[in-house]
Amino acid sequence: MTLAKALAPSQSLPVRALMVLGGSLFIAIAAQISVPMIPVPMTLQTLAILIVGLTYGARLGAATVLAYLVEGAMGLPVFANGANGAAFFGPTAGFLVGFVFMAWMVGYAADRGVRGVLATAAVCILASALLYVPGVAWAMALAELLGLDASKWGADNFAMIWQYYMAPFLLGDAVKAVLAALVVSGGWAALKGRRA
Ligand SMILES: O=C(O)CCCC[C@@H]1SC[C@@H]2NC(=O)N[C@@H]21
Repeated sequence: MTLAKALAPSQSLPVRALMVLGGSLFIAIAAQISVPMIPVPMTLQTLAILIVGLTYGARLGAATVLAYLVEGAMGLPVFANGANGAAFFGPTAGFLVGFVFMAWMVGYAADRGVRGVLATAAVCILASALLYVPGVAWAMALAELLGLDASKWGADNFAMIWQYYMAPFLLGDAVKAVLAALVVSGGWAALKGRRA
């Protein structure tokens, strides 16, 4: 049982479509709250994606992030700093694709009944850490495979990857993971309080 299902037990197709649209809008807004660093900005996207995944569950959470990526591919300025689908050919493409798995993973945990701030925060921290696998893999390996100039992205060795793609974000990502857990656990507590 997810929070969304507890709030709206009968999720008809129009309701789910609205949830996907609303969730993708939420992520797009969070993407604009950023510190515009080069090559990778600091943003609130992971906070929004974790909240969406935990609230919607694996399937709807992943579908919402997929819809978000499709909106960007269609040219809408939904990615960090108003970028659109061109970002799929830039240094953050691995993170964008990884967002789908991130939402799925925390949603799966929510579907399986993971509750409480500590357990939820642990899952969110793990999902946030795993996001760096596609994020870094794209910047370092795929870019070279496709003949793109990785050095322009500050990604031609692990020291640079650490400096530009990881170190500036790890603490903030952990804070966002805990915040997402607090928000969703707070949602559950509020719901229980209302029903008691
Ligand atoms: O181009 C985009 O819209 C994606 C930006 C990705 C930013 C990544 S997500 C993980 C890490 N934490 C941040 O705050 N920024 C990077």
